[in-house]
Amino acid sequence: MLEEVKKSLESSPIVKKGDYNYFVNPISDGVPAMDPKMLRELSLVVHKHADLDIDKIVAVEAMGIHLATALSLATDIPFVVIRKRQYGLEGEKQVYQKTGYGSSNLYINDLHPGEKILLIDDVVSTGGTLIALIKTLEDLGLEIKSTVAVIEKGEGKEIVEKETGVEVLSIIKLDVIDGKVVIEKTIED
Ligand SMILES: O=P(O)(O)OC[C@H]1O[C@H](OP(=O)(O)OP(=O)(O)O)[C@H](O)[C@@H]1O
Ligand SMILES: Nc1nc2[nH]cnc2c(=O)[nH]1
Repeated sequence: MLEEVKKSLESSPIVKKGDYNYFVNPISDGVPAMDPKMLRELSLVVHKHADLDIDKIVAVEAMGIHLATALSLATDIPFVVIRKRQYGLEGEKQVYQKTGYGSSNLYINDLHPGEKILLIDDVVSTGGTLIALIKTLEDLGLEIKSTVAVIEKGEGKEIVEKETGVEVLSIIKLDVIDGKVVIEKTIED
């Protein structure tokens, strides 16, 4: 399992965003094209390890969306997207997201107190995005049964867990060392 995913990640180009070493990969960018086998495999692995006793899958725009879609099709559980676009709907909640290379506002809609959710995103790196979201979702009265970051870069998972007390399920841990992606471990090892 995950051999294709590892190969694809190891061959990711690195681009600079200021001082930040940003890897480019189908899972986290949709570029280059995603092999559906790889997406199916990731969905299977999440399916196997996550708590799916949930009401909704919650994806973070943009690169959580295809992962949530694949999981939704495999489980028949509905998904909702935390968007970067403001709708102004009643009950919409705004969250400020800061990453290692940028920031934006995220907007939460159609999530209600008492609902059980799985939160999914492609990458956790500085942890800024997940920390802000987990705190807000908990304040809204949601029960986060699983938090999935398919790719764990550097110390992201530990930072989020320390800051929120919520466990992050990561499928692949990597780092960028000397301009290359180095895979440190996978959940299947
Ligand atoms: O742990 P962090 O440092 O917060 O980084 C993780 C976030 O960075 C990326 O989002 P980005 O804002 O680049 O948006 P995109 O998904 O639209 O590319 C990624 O999809 C995560 O949401
Ligand atoms: N594609 C991609 N997304 C990220 N999100 C946070 N860090 C990264 C990164 O290095 N690459």
